[in-house]
Amino acid sequence: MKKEKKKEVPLRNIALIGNPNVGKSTVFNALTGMHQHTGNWCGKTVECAAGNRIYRGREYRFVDLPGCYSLSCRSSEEEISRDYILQSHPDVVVAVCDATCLERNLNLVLQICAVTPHVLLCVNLMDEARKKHIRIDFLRLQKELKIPVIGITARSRKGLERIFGGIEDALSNTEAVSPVPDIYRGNAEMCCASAEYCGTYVQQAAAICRACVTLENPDYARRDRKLDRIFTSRCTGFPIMLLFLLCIFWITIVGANVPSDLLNQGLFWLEPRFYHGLLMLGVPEILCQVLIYGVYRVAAWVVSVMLPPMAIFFPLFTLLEDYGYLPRVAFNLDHCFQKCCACGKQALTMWMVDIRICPCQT
Ligand SMILES: Nc1nc2c(ncn2[C@@H]2O[C@H](COP(=O)(O)OP(=O)(O)OP(=O)(O)O)[C@@H](O)[C@H]2O)c(=O)[nH]1
Ligand SMILES: [Mg+2]
Repeated sequence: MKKEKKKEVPLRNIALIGNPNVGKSTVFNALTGMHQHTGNWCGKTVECAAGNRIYRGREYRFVDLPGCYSLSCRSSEEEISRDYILQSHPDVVVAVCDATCLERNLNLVLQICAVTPHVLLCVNLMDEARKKHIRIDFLRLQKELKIPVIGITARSRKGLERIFGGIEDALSNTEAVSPVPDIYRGNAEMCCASAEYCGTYVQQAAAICRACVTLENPDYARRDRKLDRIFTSRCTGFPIMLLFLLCIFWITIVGANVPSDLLNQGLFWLEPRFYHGLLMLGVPEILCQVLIYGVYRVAAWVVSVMLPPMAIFFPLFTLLEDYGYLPRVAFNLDHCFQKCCACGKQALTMWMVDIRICPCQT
């Protein structure tokens, strides 16, 4: 019998790029069903992740890239994103932007437009923009940038299916706006290395936003700015941060002692009972000893020592994350971390590692 030939499905390579913390991984997870780490602070994604999705007979391979502010890189994650865009030549670049600070995000979009016209702009966090009474004229934005533009709310999956139509439009796009002369087009390194063009991108992003974004309440960020001043100023930023950090460590380590002891007593109260239960079921004594004094005892120790601190620390960490304090910690520590060739974002990972090590040492 003749073997039936497998039907070829055209594959589109799609790169998801954007500033840190704009929801790229949330979009990626929603489109591919994968589980990239997401959270409300910058620098969670540090390497490329790929996932596939078949939509209306076409296969799409999405690549979630680390967040970057510009193609002229400052960190190794930004280099990964830049190199992917320049060297892997994706069919379409989906630039994910934060609707609440479009001007800053457009700086990167304009740089990408100088490299390829096959760009789709996804303006994410539209729910937040609505709450802050920020109105975006998408038709005008599309006209100004000469690329397809859509508004989405990735967290509640609103508008995500429109990405596929946008990708097809971007694929047939032949020209995108760019402030750099044609001789530099396609060479992002040259465009971005020149300070002259960095300034041009910033000016053009500001001009486009003036034309397309209306702030119905220009004071919408007043409360945030006030909190920024308190949490990131030289006088109050560090003391508040150290106080929070010490409180969290204290509650996690000292507070965990009580549930740890209770759990320990409960699990070791059960140990002889399980042992006799197994013997009564006719399990050989040597096997009972291996199972109870080996497997059960180790598991009981690990659970009673590790579980309570984790159960206390992670909800506290999530609270700080949801209230937007973590990016401020990263900002405060950036200067110190740069002195040892790292960056402030790494402080958050350090916190988490410290908290996992501490219970093991107590
Ligand atoms: N309100 C709201 N929050 C969103 C939306 N999309 C993403 N988020 C939240 O924004 C935060 C950042 O999302 P991520 O997907 O981790 O962002 P990212 O761009 O991948 O971040 P990096 O990998 O650090 O660059 C998370 O807390 C998400 O839940 C949205 O449409 N609305
Ligand atoms: Mg991410």
